[in-house]
Amino acid sequence: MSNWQVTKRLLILMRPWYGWMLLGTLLSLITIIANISLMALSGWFIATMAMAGISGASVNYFTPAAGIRGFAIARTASRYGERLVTHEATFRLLATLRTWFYEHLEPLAPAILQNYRSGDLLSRIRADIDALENFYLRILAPLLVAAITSLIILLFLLQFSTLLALIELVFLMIAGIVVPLFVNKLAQQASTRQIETNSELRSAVIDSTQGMSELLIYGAAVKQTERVNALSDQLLDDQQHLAKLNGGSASALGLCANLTMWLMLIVAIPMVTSGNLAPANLPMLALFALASFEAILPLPLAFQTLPGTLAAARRLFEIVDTKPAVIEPVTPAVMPERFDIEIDNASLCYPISQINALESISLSIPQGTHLAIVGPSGSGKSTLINALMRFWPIESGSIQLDGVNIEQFSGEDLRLQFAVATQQSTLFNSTIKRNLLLAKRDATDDEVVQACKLSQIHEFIESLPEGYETWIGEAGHKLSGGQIRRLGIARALLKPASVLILDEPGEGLDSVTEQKMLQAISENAKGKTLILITHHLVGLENMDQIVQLEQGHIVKDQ
Ligand SMILES: Nc1ncnc2c1ncn2[C@@H]1O[C@H](COP(=O)(O)OP(=O)(O)OP(=O)(O)O)[C@@H](O)[C@H]1O
Repeated sequence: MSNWQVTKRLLILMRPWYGWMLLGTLLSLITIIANISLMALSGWFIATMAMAGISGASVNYFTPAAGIRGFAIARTASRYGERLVTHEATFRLLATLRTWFYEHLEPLAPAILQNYRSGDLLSRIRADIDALENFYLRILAPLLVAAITSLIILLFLLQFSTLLALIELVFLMIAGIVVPLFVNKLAQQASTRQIETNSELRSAVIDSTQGMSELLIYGAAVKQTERVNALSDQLLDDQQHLAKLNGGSASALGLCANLTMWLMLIVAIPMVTSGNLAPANLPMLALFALASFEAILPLPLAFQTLPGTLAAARRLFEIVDTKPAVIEPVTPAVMPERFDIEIDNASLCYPISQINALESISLSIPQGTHLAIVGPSGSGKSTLINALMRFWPIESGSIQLDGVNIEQFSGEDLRLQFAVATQQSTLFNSTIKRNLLLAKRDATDDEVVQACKLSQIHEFIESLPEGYETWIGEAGHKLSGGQIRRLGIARALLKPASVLILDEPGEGLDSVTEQKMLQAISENAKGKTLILITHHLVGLENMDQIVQLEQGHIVKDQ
């Protein structure tokens, strides 16, 4: 995507906030013009008063003094307003961008997102979107203000002399175009790389903290530290390079402003002696020349930030433009009353591993069936569930619900009908109760307790000092793996769904407790479809149907 295309897409995205952005730019323009006018008028006023004092002439000092006060007040008020409005515009913009990005990210889960590292995604959601604030605040607004102010400055100087306007024009062009373009060229690599390095560093730090125990056990902590240090050094080098460029360009602009002032004086002094310029205009022009560069000052930084900002935008558009693995129907079908599942000749191949995880699977699961899917590890049991819930698209064949292909339902509606306890249930950093209520917000305490009793976790919860209100930490790290799994099962049991899917629910339990639990769950799920995925052959006597999978094929259906 070319820089221009990225810029155009950013401008289109920002359309809802054009009003705020324009107002902010206008206030910034007023601030700068008020400041230049204040400096110029002050120079003129001081010189006029000094000369009046020497010559004894009477001067109307009320009007210029009022002008000075007016400009000073305008400068302060508009600066305040500008900060308020530009920040409001930026925050609104960032909020919109975050929602926009998340809306595009969601349909990519889990099939496409598994190609990205979580640290990288986090960087895109946070740092890259934050970097886009530069686009308006540091690039668009300063460019517009600089262009309009330069025009006004040149028109003003033309009133006095073409040569003076020409001097200003040359130096404005050096400071506003040559220096920024030069900075842009020198900053290109570091500014772009900074975005990538930042993301890699974030991923490496997340890996280091999440995998700290493994790194220590396998003696890889030093190597990982070296990697984090190398990335950190790279980031520092780039930031240092950019800081030096920033300092260098600020000095170059200072030099331009001072040279303009001196050259103007050199040209204007003979004009005063020849009577072509009023003496009081000399200090006015000198201060005017100095102040006029204020509008140009942010431009080198704007051009320095531009490559990084466009790189961040590109990273966001890359995700946004990715086609989801599963395409949502334009007009989703209404979910049927009955939930008879019919899988007909379905095959699924994971694109990354190129593994045919399911091959020509045909299976009928009428509503209310209690089905066990057994098979060795890697035989395709979880894949079958992924296909049922449309997390992954099947390559050929069909899966129907009450005679309607599941591709015609919205993914969200479809998944509402499934309650799933996977092998790695994700728990959130909250209380036990809140984690359970995720499945049914308005569940009564009795319902919560009943689900926990069924999944054999109630007694443990009751033994905790704070019971169901116990805070379980990030990803439930205050609980054992088995306890997390039991809570996952309780949560699935609580969800009012048509199909209950339990993946290895007995893992970690002795076979007597496992059998007891499966029997209780099975009785509780009467009338509901229950799919039990397991390696163990425990508790299968309660099942209506048992399907055995091997290398993606059904080898037995009884
Ligand atoms: N997201 C994925 N991307 C690529 N390949 C995958 C993915 N998930 C599973 N596979 C592959 O598909 C095959 C079937 O995996 P699946 O998870 O369905 O097996 P399973 O029977 O559920 O195994 P287990 O009992 O160990 O959970 C495996 O060979 C696995 O490597």
